[in-house]
Amino acid sequence: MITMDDIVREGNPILRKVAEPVELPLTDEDKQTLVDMLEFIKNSQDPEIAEKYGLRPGVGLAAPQIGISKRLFAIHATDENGNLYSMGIANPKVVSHSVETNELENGEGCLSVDRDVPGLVPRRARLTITGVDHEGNDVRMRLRGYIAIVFQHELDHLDGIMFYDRIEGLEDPFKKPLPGFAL
Ligand SMILES: CC(C)(C)[C@H](NC(=O)Nc1cc(F)cc(F)c1)C(=O)N(CC(=O)NO)CC1CCCC1
Ligand SMILES: [Zn+2]
Repeated sequence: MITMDDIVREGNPILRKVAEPVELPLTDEDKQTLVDMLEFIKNSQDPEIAEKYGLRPGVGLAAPQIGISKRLFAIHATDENGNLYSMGIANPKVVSHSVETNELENGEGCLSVDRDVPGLVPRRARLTITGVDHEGNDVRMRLRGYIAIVFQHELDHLDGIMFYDRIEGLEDPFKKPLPGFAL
């Protein structure tokens, strides 16, 4: 099972790579990766398991965060209307989105970021995405609100983007040239 030890933390270059699309139909290995990531998210939301294994309660996880630079992520989150989105997705794509943006009023965090980074993270308010789920079915979903934010946060991981890149006026601490490297 995936635990926090398997989760790559910021500063690891894999989080800055553009992940590779996976071959379709999904291989058993890629299916298993999606299942494992979904299981981690569910475990992280189970108080007993989370306590036992020291899991940070999560709602989404992208493959690069467990060292796999592939376009795979898993989500287990409930939207404002109480609809549960519990799925693994391969090769997700945004096919359309609103111009309008919105953001979580308390900003965002990340399972790969062990520090608080305050600031609003603007995201598209509504978007339509397509992809393939962990059973190999084509999916096309119109998303809005909280769940749209979760999807965009995970999608960003597949493109090497961290939530704080989108906070106005923040520098990425790992982008600063190392001392002595005067450009
Ligand atoms: C980084 C962390 C704070 C753990 C964040 N959880 C979260 O925002 N809230 C949460 C957790 C629950 F278990 C149940 C619940 F209803 C709400 C999260 O999982 N992520 C996922 C992540 O880091 N993916 O790479 C960050 C969120 C920021 C906005 C969307 C996802
Ligand atoms: Zn994250």
